[in-house]
Amino acid sequence: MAPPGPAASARILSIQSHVVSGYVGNRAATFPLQLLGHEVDAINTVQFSNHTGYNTFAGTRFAAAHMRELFAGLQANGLDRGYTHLLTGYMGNSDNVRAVESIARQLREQNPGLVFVLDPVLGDDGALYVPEDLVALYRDVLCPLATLLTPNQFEAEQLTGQPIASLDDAKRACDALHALGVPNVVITSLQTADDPDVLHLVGSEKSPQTGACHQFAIAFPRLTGYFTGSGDLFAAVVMARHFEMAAHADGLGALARACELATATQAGVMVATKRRQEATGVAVAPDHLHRGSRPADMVRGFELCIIPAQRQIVSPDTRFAAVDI
Ligand SMILES: Nc1ncnc2c1ncn2[C@@H]1O[C@H](COP(=O)(O)OP(=O)(O)O)[C@@H](O)[C@H]1O
Ligand SMILES: Cc1ncc(COP(=O)(O)O)c(C=O)c1O
Repeated sequence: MAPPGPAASARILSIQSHVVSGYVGNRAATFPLQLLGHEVDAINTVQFSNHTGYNTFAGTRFAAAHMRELFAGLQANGLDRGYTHLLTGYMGNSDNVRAVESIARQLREQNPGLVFVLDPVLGDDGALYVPEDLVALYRDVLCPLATLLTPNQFEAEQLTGQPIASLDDAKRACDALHALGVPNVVITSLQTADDPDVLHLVGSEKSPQTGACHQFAIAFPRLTGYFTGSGDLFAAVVMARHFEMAAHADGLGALARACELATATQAGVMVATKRRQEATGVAVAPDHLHRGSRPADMVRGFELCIIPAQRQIVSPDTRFAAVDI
């Protein structure tokens, strides 16, 4: 029997923040995607010394013209051809959102099958960390172009204008997000009143052909602490796993399988991060310690353990099961 051929490789343009030290944005996404066998080209929306959760940071937010210039440079050499995936994270202002819109439209023109994974980086824990006008821009301009949307609980509430406190609320929010034109939605973590030690991922996959919808939830233990870049790692890994599943699966179910694997990777990397933090004797951040009050060694202790725990990206130890809801 002939040996199996090489696994298909995605060609990804990833537009996110860059930090010199630590793992958020492109620094949290590029290595895991490469490890899973994909080609990644990165455009950086900012270049900072470290993420903004430290007490201080240095560096530059790039203007939208910078992104447009880099993309025009790719086009001038025909290097914009052949992208299968666009992944976007922190953009920070409306000009950058417009530049991403333009790039997404041009890439779709080149490749009508382009998969656009949109992580709507707007805020967390009840607060926006981008200008308020971005919410409507994401909702009205980017969501209709996206293939897969990965909001956290707060971002899903902002985009739908609906509070989300239960799995039923989350299902309704997914329906509202589908109505914007996104076929795949993953609310990455949701805390309900039932059990404060458990978080839920809620996913929804809608067939553009039949309109049939598969909605599911994955429960996982909530780890205490303050992990940065977890949303960025999740979006990258779920994109890669969805690509693998979509290539094999027929019918609905690919998104749930991709989320099971991505949740397992997150758990593996985050448990390794906590273990490293405990081993170095650095105090574990109390749950709601104000951002500006965390000592640098505590913040650093929660930089994701992506390199030492890389096995968890390829072949995670834990298994999680999606349940239909
Ligand atoms: N406190 C936590 N405990 C366990 N897993 C977490 C925790 N925070 C994040 N994760 C994992 O990281 C993923 C993305 O994190 P989330 O906080 O939802 O996104 P964001 O960083 O965009 O706010 C979750 O789906 C989950 O797998
Ligand atoms: C510039 C930048 N991008 C991305 C992130 C990651 O955010 P999150 O931890 O919500 O994924 C941070 C976190 O502070 C950041 O400073």
